[in-house]
Amino acid sequence: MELTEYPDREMLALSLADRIASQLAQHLRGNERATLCVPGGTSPAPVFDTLSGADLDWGRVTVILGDERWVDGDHKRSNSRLLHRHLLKDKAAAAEYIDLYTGDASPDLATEGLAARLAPHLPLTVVLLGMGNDMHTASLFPGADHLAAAMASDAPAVMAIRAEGAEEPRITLTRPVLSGAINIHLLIMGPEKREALERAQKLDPIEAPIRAFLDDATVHWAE
Ligand SMILES: O=C(O)[C@H](O)[C@@H](O)[C@H](O)[C@H](O)COP(=O)(O)O
Repeated sequence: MELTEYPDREMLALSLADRIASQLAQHLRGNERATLCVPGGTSPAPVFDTLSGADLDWGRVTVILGDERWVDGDHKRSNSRLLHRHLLKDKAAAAEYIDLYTGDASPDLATEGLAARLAPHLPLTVVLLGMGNDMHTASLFPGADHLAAAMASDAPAVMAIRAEGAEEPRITLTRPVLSGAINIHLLIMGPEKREALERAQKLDPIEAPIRAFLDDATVHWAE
């Protein structure tokens, strides 16, 4: 694990957006397309705002969320809504977007179709992860109904998940897809998350799902 500490959140957002854009650009120099996987939640909006203006051939980039809450795209808890407002605008409006929310009655009905849609875009070029204070990442929550299956090395790419810490049913990319990314970044801010990260390092991934990604991740932290 590599830990980068920034003097403030603004510096973090600028540097991280720059780093992600460079990794995508470098990949596009040798490949037809690149895939960027991003978290929802509240922390990444400033990173997205900067990244959306990056001078990149966005028409060759596919964007996907690491997880989605099973709510309509205009719901205030929709991660897609956050993406449309902060990332899929400006230059990044040209990117292809794979929306995890299909409108099906339940996420269980959407997983197979989404996995097939995602397959040609793997491995992920860059994955940006977030983390909750309970050490979940994407929708891999400690204690979630299908956590063991979603953490297994042969897990299907996309799974439906329900957990006490999640307000609604979720859909999530699973451990093998996320950990198979070429570049892995983790964005955390504030003292509580720093403390949760330290706790996670000593735990098993089934207790602390973020643990499964730490060895290969660059962690970006600001107070
Ligand atoms: O849909 C979600 O909730 C996420 O994708 C989730 O994994 C998120 O990254 C963390 O919960 C951190 O969220 P905050 O940035 O809001 O603290």
